[in-house]
Amino acid sequence: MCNQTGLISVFFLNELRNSWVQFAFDNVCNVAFGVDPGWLDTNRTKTASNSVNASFVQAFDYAVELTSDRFMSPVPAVWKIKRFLNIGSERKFKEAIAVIDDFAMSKDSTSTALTWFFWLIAGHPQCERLIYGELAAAVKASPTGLPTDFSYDELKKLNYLHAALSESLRLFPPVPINSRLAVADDILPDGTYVGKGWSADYSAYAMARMEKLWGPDCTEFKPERWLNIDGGFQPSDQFKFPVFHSGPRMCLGKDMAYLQIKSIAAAVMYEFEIEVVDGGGDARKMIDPPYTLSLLLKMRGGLPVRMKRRP
Ligand code: HEM
Repeated sequence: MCNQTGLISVFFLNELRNSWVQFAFDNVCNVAFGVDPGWLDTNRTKTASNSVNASFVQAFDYAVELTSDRFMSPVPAVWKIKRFLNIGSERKFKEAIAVIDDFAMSKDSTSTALTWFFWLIAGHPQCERLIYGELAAAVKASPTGLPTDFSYDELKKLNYLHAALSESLRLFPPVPINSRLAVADDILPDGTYVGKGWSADYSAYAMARMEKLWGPDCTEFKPERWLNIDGGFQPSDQFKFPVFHSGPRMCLGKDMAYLQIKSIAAAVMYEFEIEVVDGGGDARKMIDPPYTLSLLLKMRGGLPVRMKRRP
C-alpha cells in the first residue's frame, strides 16, 4: 500500500478505516483521501475487498449523479417514464441502489467529513499541535499506554479534537443541502407560509457562513467556539447546526459517526504528520474552497497527502 521509496499509492478513505494500522509500519507514504473511483481503478492493486469497495464507490457516485440530474431535469416526466419502463439510466440507477443497499450507506458521509477535517487541520498548524498535545496526554494517562488503543471513554474526553471535528463539520457539512416536501399547508415558526406540495430546502453549508448565526468570524476555522471557559465541549443548538438534520428525523448514527471519525483522526494524527499537497485549508482558500456540487460535499479531485511517521 505505502512504500518507503515514496512511490505514489492511492487510498480511498473508506479503506483507511480498516487498514491504516498496516501502513502505520511504513515510514513515509503518499495517499489521497476522498479520491474519485477513476483514480482507484488506474492506480491501485486490486484485491477482493478493494473491488467490493470500488463497485460500491462507483454505484454510489452514479446514484448521486443521477439523483442530481433528476432534481435538475426540466421535464421530470421523462425520467419517471424511464423508471416505469425500467430502461436506460433509471435501470442503471436501480442496479446502483441494490449495490448501495448491500453496503453501509453512511460510509461516504463519514469519509467526506474526514477529508475536509484533514484539509483544514493542515491549513491550521496551531490546531494540529493542540490536537497532538491532547492525544499525547491521553496516551500517557492511558492504562494500556498504546497509541492506537483509544477506548470509548478516552475518546470522549478528547474535547479539543471533538471541537475541531465539529468546527470542520460546521464549515463543510457532508450533506450541504437538504430538502423537505410539505404534505399539508403549514406556517413555519417565523410566520412564513408553506403550501402543500412546496419544497422547503435548507443549506447547512450556507448557514455556517451566516454572521447572524455564528458571528463575524463565521467563515474562520475556530475549534475554540465549541469550548467553554474550562475547555469542555459545548454543543450547539441542533437547529443552528443542522449537519445531522434536526428534530424527530435527525441522523440516528450521529454518535456513531463522531466515534468513527474521532477514532480514525486520533489514531492517524497520533502516528503521523500529514502534509497536504495543496497546503491545506487556510484562511485564503476558505474564500473559494475546492468542493464539487453534489448531494454530498465532496472535495474536488480528492485530497492527496504525504504522511510521515512521527519520530
Ligand atoms: C458525518 C457523518 C454523517 C452525517 C453528516 C449524517 C447526516 C445525516 C443527515 C443530514 C440525515 C437526514 C437525512 C434526511 O432525512 O434528509 C441523516 C439521516 C440518517 N443517518 Fe446519518 N449522517 C452521518 C453518519 C451516519 C452514520 C455513521 C449512520 C449509521 C451508523 C447514520 C445513520 C442515519 C440514519 C439511519 C438516518 C435516517 C434517520 C431517519 O430518517 O429517521 N448516519 N444523516
